[in-house]
Amino acid sequence: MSTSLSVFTSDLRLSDNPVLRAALRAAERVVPLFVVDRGLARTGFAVPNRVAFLADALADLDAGLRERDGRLVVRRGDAVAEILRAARQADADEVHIAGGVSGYATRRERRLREALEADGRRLRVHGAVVTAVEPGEVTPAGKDHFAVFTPYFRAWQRAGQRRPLTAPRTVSVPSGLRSEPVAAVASLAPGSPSPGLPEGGETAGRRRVRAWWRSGLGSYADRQDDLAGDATSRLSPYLHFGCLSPVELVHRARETGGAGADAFVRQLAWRDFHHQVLAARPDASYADYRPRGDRWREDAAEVAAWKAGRTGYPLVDAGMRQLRHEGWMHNRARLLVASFLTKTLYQDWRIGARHFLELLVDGDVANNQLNWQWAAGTGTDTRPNRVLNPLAQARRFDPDGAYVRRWVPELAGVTGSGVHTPWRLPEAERNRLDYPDPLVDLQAGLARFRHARG
Ligand SMILES: Cc1cc2nc3c(=O)[nH]c(=O)nc-3n(C[C@H](O)[C@H](O)[C@H](O)COP(=O)(O)OP(=O)(O)OC[C@H]3O[C@@H](n4cnc5c(N)ncnc54)[C@H](O)[C@@H]3O)c2cc1C
Repeated sequence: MSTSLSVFTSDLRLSDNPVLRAALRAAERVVPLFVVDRGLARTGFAVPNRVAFLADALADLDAGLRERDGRLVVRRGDAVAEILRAARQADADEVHIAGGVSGYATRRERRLREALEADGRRLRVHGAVVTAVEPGEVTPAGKDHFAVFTPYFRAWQRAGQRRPLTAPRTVSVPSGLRSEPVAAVASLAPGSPSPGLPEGGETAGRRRVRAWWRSGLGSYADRQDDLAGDATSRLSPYLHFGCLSPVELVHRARETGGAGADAFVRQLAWRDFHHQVLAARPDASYADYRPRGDRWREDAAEVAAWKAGRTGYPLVDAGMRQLRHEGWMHNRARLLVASFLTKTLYQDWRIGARHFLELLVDGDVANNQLNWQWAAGTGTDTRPNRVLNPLAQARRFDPDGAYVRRWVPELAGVTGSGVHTPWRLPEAERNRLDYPDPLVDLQAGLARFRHARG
């Protein structure tokens, strides 16, 4: 009987999974394999929030495969060595895997191809699994990637898309292959996950999609920036781990139509945009995409206050507290806290990006590093020197302060929009609050940044 290997990476799902489908087509039996790579710990992956979500996702995948007469095979070690070992043990001719854009994924792919070919086996890499449009599929004339979103989005909308695939009915897995217990993955990261972390996995993701389609998508265009309304999909961790397929979401949204669906598709295109930038410029995960000659300040006390959500600017602090509590932050708050760190405090974007990667359950090299660069003005923003003012942002996106009251308990008793300016409260009231004075004067921060950027 012929056997192939289907290696799960950022595609932890059974529905619309071209990798699994191709492996099933190629052979009578398939080994669905996930390798807990030793090297991932070095890339900052093994953090409690993402490990907890991953453990859920693997357990769900295993359960889904068992319903189809199969099971998930989990190995631990060097990814390439373990995949090769499993291919030999199962006598598999072909190994199927999704294409990735991070430095880690591209190195793994290159090493795997070499190792398999030297062993007389073939690697099949599948595109449009992790993104809706494969990086490099649309490019401007004479260039390898789009550096500006709007023209990218126009080309992206014209790109052809495959139809989503259904989940396979049965998956026949050869017997006798050793597997680590799926549950052991949960103990990979020391420390506890954030208390408000969502449940991981394809089943939970599809449940969330159903709820989103029922009661979120229609009003998304009007409400996506409403911080207290919390009216975005919260699908990002499911997309990050591939529990949901971007191709399927784009397809469904286009079928649904309307302003909400259009706005949602546009956000999914942002995700693809950052992936195609990183694919062409892997160094953008750590180096400035567009260097601006920055000589960042270094102030550990300011960074600590920012991380702790104690800057004295309630909207900034609310975002940072939400991050710690949920392993997730609203996009509007992410933009503000990133602008505050990199422009108002003028500290290196890499410090903020690292902190986000330690906590975000959707933490993703392409989206995180390039959004940070966008916010810092070293990336693809066409207005790199814009600075977000926390008070103006508060007036627009949290007008009566409900978001701040939710996340900054010290201020929960302050009514109305005055919650955004606690330093203006009567002194007696202010003294009762265990809340710091502003860390920095906004005008002074702005002047310093403008001077630095010339
Ligand atoms: C400084 C900073 C860091 C970020 N880090 C990450 C990260 O590590 N991982 C991550 O997935 N997103 C990141 N984002 C983008 C965005 O904030 C999140 O994708 C979004 O908040 C997730 O919430 P949602 O699923 O409810 O989004 P929705 O508003 O419902 O959008 C739907 C989907 O579109 C995608 N999307 C939306 N906005 C963006 C964007 N600006 N860039 C790329 N994709 C987007 C996401 O996959 C999201 O799930 C970052 C943004 C900033 C400003």
